[in-house]
Amino acid sequence: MEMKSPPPCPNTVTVRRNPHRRARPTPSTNPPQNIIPSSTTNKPDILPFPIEDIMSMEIPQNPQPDPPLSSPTPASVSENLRVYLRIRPLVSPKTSKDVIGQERNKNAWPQNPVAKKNSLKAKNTKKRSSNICISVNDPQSVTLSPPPALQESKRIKSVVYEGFSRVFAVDSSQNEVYENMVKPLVEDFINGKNGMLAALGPSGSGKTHTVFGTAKEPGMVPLALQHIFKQTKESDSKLSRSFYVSIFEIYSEGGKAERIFDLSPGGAMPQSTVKGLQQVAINDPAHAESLIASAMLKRSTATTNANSQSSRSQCIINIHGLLNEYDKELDVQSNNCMLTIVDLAGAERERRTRNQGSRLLESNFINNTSMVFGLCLRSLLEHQKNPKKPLQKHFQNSLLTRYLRDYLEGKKRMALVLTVKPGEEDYLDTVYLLRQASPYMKIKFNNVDEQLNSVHQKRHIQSLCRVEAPKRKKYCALDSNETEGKSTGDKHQLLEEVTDGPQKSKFDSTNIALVKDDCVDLTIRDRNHQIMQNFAKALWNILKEYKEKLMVADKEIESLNENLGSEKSRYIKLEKEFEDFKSCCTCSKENSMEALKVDTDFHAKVYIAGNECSNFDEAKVKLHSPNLKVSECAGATHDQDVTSRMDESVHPPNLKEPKCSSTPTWDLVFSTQAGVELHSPNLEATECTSTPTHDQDVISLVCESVHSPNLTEYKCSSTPTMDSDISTQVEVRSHSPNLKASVCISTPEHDQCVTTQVDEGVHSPNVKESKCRSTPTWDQDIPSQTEVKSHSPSLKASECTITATHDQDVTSQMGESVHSPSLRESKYTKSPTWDQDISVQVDVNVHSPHSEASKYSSTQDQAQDFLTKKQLDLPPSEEDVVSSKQCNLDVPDCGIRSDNSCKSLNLKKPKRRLLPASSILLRDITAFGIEDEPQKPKGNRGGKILPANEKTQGSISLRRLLQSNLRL
Ligand SMILES: Nc1ncnc2c1ncn2[C@@H]1O[C@H](COP(=O)(O)OP(=O)(O)OP(=O)(O)O)[C@@H](O)[C@H]1O
Repeated sequence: MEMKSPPPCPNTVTVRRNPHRRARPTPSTNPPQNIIPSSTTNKPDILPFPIEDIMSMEIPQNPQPDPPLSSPTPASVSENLRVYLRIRPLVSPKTSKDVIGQERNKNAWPQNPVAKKNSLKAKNTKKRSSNICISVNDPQSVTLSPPPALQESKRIKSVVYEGFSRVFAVDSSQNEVYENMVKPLVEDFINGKNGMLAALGPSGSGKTHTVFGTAKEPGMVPLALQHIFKQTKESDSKLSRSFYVSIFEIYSEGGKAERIFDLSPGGAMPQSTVKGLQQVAINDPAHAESLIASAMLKRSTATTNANSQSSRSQCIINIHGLLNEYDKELDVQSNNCMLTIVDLAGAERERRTRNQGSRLLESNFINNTSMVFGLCLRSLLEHQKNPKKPLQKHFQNSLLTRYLRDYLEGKKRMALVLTVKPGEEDYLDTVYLLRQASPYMKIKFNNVDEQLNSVHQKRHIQSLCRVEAPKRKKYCALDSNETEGKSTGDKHQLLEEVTDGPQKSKFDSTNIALVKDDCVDLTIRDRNHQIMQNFAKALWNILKEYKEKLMVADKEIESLNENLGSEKSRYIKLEKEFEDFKSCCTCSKENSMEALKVDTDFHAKVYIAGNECSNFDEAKVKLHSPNLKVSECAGATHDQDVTSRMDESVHPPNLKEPKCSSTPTWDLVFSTQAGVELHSPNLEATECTSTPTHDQDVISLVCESVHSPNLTEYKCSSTPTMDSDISTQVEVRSHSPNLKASVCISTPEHDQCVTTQVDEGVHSPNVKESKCRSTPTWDQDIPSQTEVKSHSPSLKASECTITATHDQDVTSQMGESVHSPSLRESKYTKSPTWDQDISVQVDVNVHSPHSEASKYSSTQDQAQDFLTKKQLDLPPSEEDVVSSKQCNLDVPDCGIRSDNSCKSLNLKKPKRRLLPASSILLRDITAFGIEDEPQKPKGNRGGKILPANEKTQGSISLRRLLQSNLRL
């Protein structure tokens, strides 16, 4: 029942309680975990830059504080709010007696019998209760233990509150409290500092007892006054002060507006401001005590369930210290210093006090003021933690906080004393107070050095001026404080301007203000300097960590490089193995890789493939070796179907002679393609030779694009020696300026089908002769296509000769497009000599202005079939006309067949392959239903089926069949 929250009360403010404080973790008994990083990762983890740590470092505001000029104790510029805790004795027999036997005050409460009963009950309960909830651990901490009932029902655990400036146990005396708590404040006050002490705590916890005490046990105010007068007497009379006391209370009578009541004898009427309050001059401690005693009689108190004489108002005592007459020569305004002691009315829980009526209204006022006081401190704390958070103006919400504004905003130094009762029944009051007030310990008073008595400074400066005036031409009065540290030297530089004579003593307030400003600047500079030092240290540490990490990374890179090297060698080995395996797979017999050399600094590249089975080789070489001089590709030697493709893109500057030769020796189907792109500046000759020796079908395609400036000769020759079908296509594109001759020769010697296509696009300025010869010697079908495109300005002769000598079907197409200004002779000669079918198409475009002769001749000796198609686009010249006529004349009149209808050919189509006449006739024969006798495959011993156009088109049997057909 005790724990139920009371019903909401009108005119009260709900205060959000602090979250439950967690119990401190039990120290672990387990051995510490292995915090050493595993050896596998040697990388040191680099911590983030501790900028927050640096900024939050405790840097003394003034590392070498200047001792106050007349103060024996150094003044610390920054310090935390001092929070003291005093635990009153559990049961005060005297008090209890007083409460029970005391004559009822007229204001005493409760008035009604029910409340009286409750009050007695409460007293009985208090008497019965002997357990305490709070125990002192050490002078700075206490442990608060909930009553067993709460521990069981709400599982609330004991909580340690620590960080107090001092904890006074139940047996601590007033003197002890004074010595530790108030004496420093009083000494500061004597030295001209302002200070304030406020007593907070629940009702009946001993605030008033601590502040005012009793006759036997005087409290902090009487002890402070005694101390002050004692100290004043002992000190130098020149520094003596006069002290004045003002004492007043802030009280809200019956819930009305707050009023200030002057408690001094003859105090004014209640007022809303502190102006007009009496300041009673105190001459000795006795006078002060009597004054305070009379004030206490005036103070509003009442008997409640919590306290027989409960304060119903906030009581404030101010002790003013004013310098004596001697000092009044100086700035009187700066003479003031004040020690303020506040006895707050104790917070009350209505549930406990069971206040009613006006007491309840008083209770609301008291609680409200306590809450506002707490809010001000909390706001100050949050503002100090995060300066972006504005300092809330809670102080406006009560008269007390308005009066204490400077203290509650951290502008002046203050201290708090928390008073608590140790009984179990007081647990809730105690825990609430400690939770609320313990964070206040973090409040700091920074740069509150105002109070470092400027009056003392001024006086000291003035006295120095008087005494040491003659010496002060160069050094100011404050330089006498050299012993205070070098930093103070700068501080007093401003005063060096003091000169002799009457000006010496004119230390006006402006100079003093400058000194003070300079002091503040120096302090800030010192602080910044220290921050920068810490920053540099932290930065240095981070850099060291990074250096270590870099070293580790370097080592890793080294090891990785080693691994890479070994992997490379392994890769090369595997590649070799793969090549071996590949050749093993494609060959049933032994393969021999004779040589394969690839080197960046080699002089000869040789690619030789030799095996005895069907073979498909493709050599693609792209070389930029500066020293390459010879490039050679040679293919198979025996009984092989060889498809060789050589594709070279060679740019070595010293290459002089690339050779590509295929010399199959036996029974081969040969397909060779050589594509050469050369940009070697020293290339002098290119040669491509296909020389099958026996019964071979050779398909050669040579495509060369040569741009070497020194190339003078280009040769391409195919010379099958026996019974081979030769399909040759030569494409030459050369821009070599020194190219002088381009020769393409197909020289079948025996019973061969020769298909030749020459496509030349030569732009070499010095080419003088372009020759293309096909000279079948025996029984051959020759479909030839020759296309020459030349822009060589020096070309003087272009010759294309097909010299069929015997029993041959010749299908020729010649397309020439020559733009050489110096071309003087373009020859096209066909000389079938025997028993031949000749299908000729000539398509010549000559734009050479100096073309002197364009000759076309076909000489028929024997029974021959001619199919001639001609188109000439020559510049008008006599020779051309003659040649045209000659051309016409050359057409035989034997009437076999003559077709002069010249069809315009599209010269942009460079490659056209005409079907040989025999093929045309064969088509006719097929239409007639004549069956060709089974042909014996040539060069196809391996059973390979040749394409239709490559079958033995020139076989003798077929030709005879065709001839007989034609004769019919
Ligand atoms: N340290 C102490 N030693 C002996 N008696 C004490 C001590 N503290 C308090 N008391 C006694 O307890 C009673 C209540 O104390 P006091 O009036 O100072 O409480 P309070 O906190 O001022 O209460 P309130 O806020 O209601 O005024 C008084 O009779 C006082 O003598």
